[in-house]
Amino acid sequence: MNKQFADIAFPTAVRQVFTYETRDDSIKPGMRVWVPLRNEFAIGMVVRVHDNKPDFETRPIERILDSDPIMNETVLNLTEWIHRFYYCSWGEAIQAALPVGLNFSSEKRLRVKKGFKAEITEEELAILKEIEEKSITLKEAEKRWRDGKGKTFFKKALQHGWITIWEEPRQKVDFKKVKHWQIKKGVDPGSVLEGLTENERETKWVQAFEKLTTLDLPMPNSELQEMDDLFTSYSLNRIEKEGWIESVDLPVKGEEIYKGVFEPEKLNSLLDQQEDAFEQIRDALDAETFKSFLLFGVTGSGKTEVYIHALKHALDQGRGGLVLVPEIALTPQTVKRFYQIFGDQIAVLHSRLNEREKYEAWQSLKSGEKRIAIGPRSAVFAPVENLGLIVVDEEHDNSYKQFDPAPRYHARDVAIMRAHMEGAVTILGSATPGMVSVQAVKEEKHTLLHLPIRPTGTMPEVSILDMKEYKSAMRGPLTVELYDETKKALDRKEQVIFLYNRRGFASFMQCEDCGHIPESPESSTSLTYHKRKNILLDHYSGYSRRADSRCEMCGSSNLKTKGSGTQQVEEQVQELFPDARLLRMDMDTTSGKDGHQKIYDQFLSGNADILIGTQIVAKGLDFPNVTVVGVVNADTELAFPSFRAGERMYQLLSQVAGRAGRAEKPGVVYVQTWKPDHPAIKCARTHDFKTFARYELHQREMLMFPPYSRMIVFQFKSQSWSKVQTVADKFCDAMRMVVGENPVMGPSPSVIEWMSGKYQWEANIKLDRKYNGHAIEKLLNTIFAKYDAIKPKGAGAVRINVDVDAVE
Ligand SMILES: Nc1ncnc2c1ncn2[C@@H]1O[C@H](COP(=O)(O)OP(=O)(O)OP(=O)(O)O)[C@@H](O)[C@H]1O
Ligand SMILES: [Zn+2]
Repeated sequence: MNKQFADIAFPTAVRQVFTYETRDDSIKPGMRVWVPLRNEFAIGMVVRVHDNKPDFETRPIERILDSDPIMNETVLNLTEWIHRFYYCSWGEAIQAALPVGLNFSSEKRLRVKKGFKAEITEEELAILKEIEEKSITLKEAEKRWRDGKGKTFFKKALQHGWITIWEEPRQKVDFKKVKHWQIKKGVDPGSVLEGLTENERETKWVQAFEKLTTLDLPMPNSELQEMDDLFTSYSLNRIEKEGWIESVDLPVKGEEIYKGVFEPEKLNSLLDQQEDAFEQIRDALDAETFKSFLLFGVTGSGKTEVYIHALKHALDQGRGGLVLVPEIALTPQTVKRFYQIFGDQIAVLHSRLNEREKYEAWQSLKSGEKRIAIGPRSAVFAPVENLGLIVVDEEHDNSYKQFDPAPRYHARDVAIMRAHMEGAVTILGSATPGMVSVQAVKEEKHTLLHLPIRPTGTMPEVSILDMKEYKSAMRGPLTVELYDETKKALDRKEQVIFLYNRRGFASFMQCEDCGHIPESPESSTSLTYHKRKNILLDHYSGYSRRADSRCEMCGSSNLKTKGSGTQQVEEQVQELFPDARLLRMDMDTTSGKDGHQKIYDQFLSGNADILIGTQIVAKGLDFPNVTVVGVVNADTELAFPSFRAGERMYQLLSQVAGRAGRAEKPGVVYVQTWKPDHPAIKCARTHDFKTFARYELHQREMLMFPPYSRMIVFQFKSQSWSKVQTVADKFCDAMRMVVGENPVMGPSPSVIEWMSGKYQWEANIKLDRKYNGHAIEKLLNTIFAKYDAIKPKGAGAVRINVDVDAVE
């Protein structure tokens, strides 16, 4: 057998791959290996096998860890593309594409040296025995012998080499186990209860047992104790002592997503506009080549129905499907609708599954047992067999972009690339497509499918309330008009939603007389107020000026800085409507288990009158009894220091409007704003996306913002304020040497200038969109090489992150 060579990728930030040798011809790309790396061993993945002997000494592969590739060729190719295009290491891309249990990791385990001679006590011998028998990890040992004699001995044993540490690849899926209680095997709870005396029945612990028999056991100890005061450590142990229950260690269950019921006969037949769209998708599927569609349909126009029919067709062809949604927890209804038609052919992937569940879902797809994957961003890597269709629902949603850690990929673009590689069809769906997708339609990269009308209900009326007119007619945060309408709705026993923007992390200035927010003359985005230096700053271009003392629009000196910190909207609303039952929904209230679902169910079942919250109330919810929706402070969105502020404003209003008027009762959306003439607001009022998109694209083109360019953001982070600045400066010098003056903007402090003990600066570069993966990689390599040649002393203390297509 001849020597072969394998290129191995490691999950570190080093962008290179390393070449090793092997004589084992079972080796294939997509398998993990255990190889020497510097003075240690590490797990890597084979990305290429070849027979080009490199001109340096190669080291041998120690062990091949998989008997079959764990990543198929297309997904591996996809990670290579991500590696080039998003300028991360190949290993980082691979790691992102694998479920937790298959990730590259190794762990330090302990081994007891054979036949050493030392005087040790019985106790100490027991420690060594335990280590030997259980092949304990270093971490476990450090926990187990945390203090006292155990710790002293453990340290000593390590020092003397009685115990050695060795590194072992972590191959199996291991998952956290916790203590659960169940009825003891062989015990019949019925007869136990019958045999009890009156007195015994009075005791708390027997009552606890009675209650246990009504539950679906095994259940985690902690969950039981939280559930009912009857379940205390004492009572549970007491019952155990009686021999009625026993404890078992079981894996923690991930969060259940309520999937609803499987009733495939309820498949709706398509209405005309949906049928037209579907036919084009069907033809593309039948052609079995890549094609991408933008399904542009107003909220409630039936996009989901089109996805379902298209998926059904792909399955009929014997192909699989992939559905990306912004966040599973926020889209329970969407999951239910897919489940209703496809049942257990669907694997639901989401972040709150435990490791084992993730692994199992992944396996079920890989084996072909399940044919559709539905999940958020990372599901784009799901190993769906023979992929025919990828749906990206709410394609404009921000959550498709990963910011940290690398790979900083955009799942929509990865989806398109994947479909391209696999000859599959993509449907990007939205009521408010992102400008990149709109432009791609213009350039004939996507085919437009349009659903202009709602099959049921009407589009709600959107009423704009000009804050200038209500200055002296406010009830707390509400204009009198919104206040009156709310009151009327509550009197009619209807429900109300208030949406407010949390004042973000960026401070800004606003004129209290005309509502104006100062903008940058260079990028036309809102200026961020920096208190420390009392300046207004544009973090794209680095433009700054002393904070204004007079409004540049109306001359008023009534300028206020508005900053972070949530508003007390909830309290104020409660004071205005003391009898109303309020429910709050934001990131804080929904982070818990099923948080979002609980609030949703509560409101839907009429257990509250007013739902109040941030953007997330606008996502994917249907409340038939809601007739008034109020956007309390629309302008905060426009103050966002981003060229996307207008687009986000439009999306937000359109989503909010989409929530009202779904059922028979007509709904009205009230938007309180200082800028009633802003195109985002004007167009949202008439549901006129096309006009808005035309305006927005024009703005972007003038300033060469995406989609007229590709924006790469470089972020510089360091504990040292001076170093971060000098490095950012030098890096920009290097960029300017490579690409010239024009496309480079910055450096400037980030909007969040200081976070987790580090100063953050940034710079960016606007590239022609024609740059593909290889071109981006080449350009960035050149920039980094230039920078390496001129970088200042101590540059190592500054971390440079690259974010390709950071904003669009
Ligand atoms: N062909 C159809 N037959 C019967 N009902 C339909 C049909 N198409 C859509 N509907 C109903 O209209 C409502 C809106 O449809 P759907 O949720 O598919 O629209 P959407 O565009 O996906 O909405 P969103 O903007 O919320 O994503 C749903 O209640 C759906 O059941
Ligand atoms: Zn003013």
